[in-house]
Amino acid sequence: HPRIPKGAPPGTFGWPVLGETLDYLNLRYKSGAATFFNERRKKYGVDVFRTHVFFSPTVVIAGADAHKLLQNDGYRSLTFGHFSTMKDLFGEKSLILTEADQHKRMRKAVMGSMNWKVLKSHIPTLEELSIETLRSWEGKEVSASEEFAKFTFYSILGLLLSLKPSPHTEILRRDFLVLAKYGVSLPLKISGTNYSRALQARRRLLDGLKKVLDDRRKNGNPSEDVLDHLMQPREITGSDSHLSDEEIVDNIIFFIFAGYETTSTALARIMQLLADHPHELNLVKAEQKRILQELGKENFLTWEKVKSMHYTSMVINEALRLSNLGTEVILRTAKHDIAFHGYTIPRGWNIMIDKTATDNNPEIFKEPLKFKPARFEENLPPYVFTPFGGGVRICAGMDFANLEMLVFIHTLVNNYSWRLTQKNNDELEFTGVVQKPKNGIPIIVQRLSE
Ligand code: HEM
Repeated sequence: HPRIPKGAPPGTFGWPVLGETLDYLNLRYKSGAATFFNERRKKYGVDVFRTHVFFSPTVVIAGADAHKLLQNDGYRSLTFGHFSTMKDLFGEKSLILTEADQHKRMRKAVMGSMNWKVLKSHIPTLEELSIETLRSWEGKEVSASEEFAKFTFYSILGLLLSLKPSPHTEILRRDFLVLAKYGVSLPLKISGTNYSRALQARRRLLDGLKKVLDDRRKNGNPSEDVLDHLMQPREITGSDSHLSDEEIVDNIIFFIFAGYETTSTALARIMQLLADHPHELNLVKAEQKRILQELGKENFLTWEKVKSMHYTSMVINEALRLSNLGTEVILRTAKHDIAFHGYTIPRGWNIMIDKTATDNNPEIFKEPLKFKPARFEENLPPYVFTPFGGGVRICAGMDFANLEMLVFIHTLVNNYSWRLTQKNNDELEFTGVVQKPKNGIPIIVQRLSE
């Protein structure tokens, strides 16, 4: 075990080498990382403690001050804490693995490519995809989790590459699923292991995406998308924001990964929560019906109308709060000693920011386990609700994720009713980044009569 410097927070490093990793994983897979954190906070009587997980000494911090540190730090004290496997899976040029100036440069290029004009121009595509998706569910039992995984994959693929569902994109999707499913496994690069399967899938994805880039160079693209922006020549972007093909492809793979299971789980949970809460569902319906009437029958949704979906946005926030999605932990490493609540977080140690502590805190959210979207009418104290993280690494797809969810909900409630075919038993399943209901949320949707 590493030396424990004076002033380090209370806690234990557990077993030699493994530390408390098994305990952490065990509790995380059973009931969520929050259980591991809560047990220790209670035991030590403080909101900051040390542990040793994934071969690194780690300090877990929580509460508004933890989020404030994350939001205001810039690149001063925190650097992104990552596992060695991420480089194999996402490529070292992906946003998530770059640091300081490199990150800043890449982020500028990426955010420029997902500007509001590009998002706005994708509203009709999202609406069309929502209509097709719902049509394919009509009248039979489907798993909302699985179906939304398809929906979010294709909505990101549309935004990034203007690709629609086809046999060709289904091959990409299958490889992508292998990467996402087996990527978070023991990094044994021996043939036949899950990890080597994930690496093979990544290689095929890289080849497929390089072909998309070649095709784009030869034939152009009729509509504006993220790839168009990322591929702009140096004379337009300026050398500072210009990305190489390798950087573009690594980022596209990471974007799909970052945006797919988070958004799809959120949507599945929203359908589940609304089915269980008829009063809140009626409020969403009333809002969406009003918007539909304002639009007139033949018109597609507009950016302005999406922006006016206040109640539905609160439903999304409440679902994100309750679901503790892949965001239960934000991981960083301390670049130098950091003072926090009277303790010192030593240089080189990892820092986990536990978001569940604020999301489930009854002093911030009264009756925290209840679904009460209207709570977001009231002003929250700063730094307590951060479903998309904060600071220099705040979610790059935040606006798109919200847009995608709002467009789907609009299409759903205006055209369909649905019911859950199994009672919600709260049993959760934990994948690499997301916790979600184990039963996959089986539902039946029915078209509303005209
Ligand atoms: C409900 C859906 C989503 C949630 C809850 C979510 C949450 C988050 C959080 C908490 C972070 C920060 C992680 C950290 O600080 O270490 C993050 C980062 C990121 N997200 Fe999302 N996300 C969602 C959807 C999306 C979508 C749709 C995309 C892409 C289209 C996306 C792309 C990214 C990227 C690229 C980053 C890394 C940013 C960076 O390191 O600069 N996310 N997301």
